[in-house]
Amino acid sequence: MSRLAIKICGLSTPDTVGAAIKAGASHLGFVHFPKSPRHVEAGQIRALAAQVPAHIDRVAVLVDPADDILTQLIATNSLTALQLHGRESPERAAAIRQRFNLPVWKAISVKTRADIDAAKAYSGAADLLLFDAKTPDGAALPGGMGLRFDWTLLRGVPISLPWGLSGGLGIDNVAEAIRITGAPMIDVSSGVESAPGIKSVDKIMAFCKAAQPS
Ligand SMILES: O=C(O)c1ccccc1NCC(=O)[C@H](O)[C@H](O)COP(=O)(O)O
Repeated sequence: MSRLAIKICGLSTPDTVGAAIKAGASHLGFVHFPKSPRHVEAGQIRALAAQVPAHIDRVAVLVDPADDILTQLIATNSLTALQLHGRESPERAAAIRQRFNLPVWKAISVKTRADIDAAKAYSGAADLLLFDAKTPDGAALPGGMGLRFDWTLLRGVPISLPWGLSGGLGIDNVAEAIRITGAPMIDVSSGVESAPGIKSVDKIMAFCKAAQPS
């Protein structure tokens, strides 16, 4: 059985990046979206990524990014993937992948089974699908709000791309989420925070332990 991939998202300080590495995370997420309490500038991403061993992925989390933003982030030479968390179409995802030559992840906002079925459109356009809870209309953020969707919606659905589960995961429910969905990758943000945007070293450690009990 292959090892569970764990992405800790919304990191912004050296100590919490260090905690995620020590805890065994396979992927670290850096949110570049000014409205987010987790927003980090390109220079911060460069500095934080410099402490990350090469075998751990560094993922930029973006919302409908324009090409000039992507150019600026790619120039940091710090990233191994781009996570698109807005309303990017399959065509836009494919164009970003082709132009910037990095794996593209597409976040799929899920409320119903139809949302999961519609993700098929990203086959050939994205490299990974991240199923996340749909945030309410008018919400400030399209992710990172600690909301979960009905995990049983993923049961029995053929998913043609590598994929991950996100949305409302935490220390107390991550094992159940993995059991129900069989997710090969999990992603967490607010479930390892003490306040919006403030990651907790202790919670990061506890989450990774809960996700992969020995
Ligand atoms: O986390 C943010 O602030 C954010 C802002 C804008 C777009 C996406 C964002 N987060 C995306 C993530 O990958 C989160 O880890 C994911 O939505 C799960 O968040 P949570 O439910 O808080 O664990």
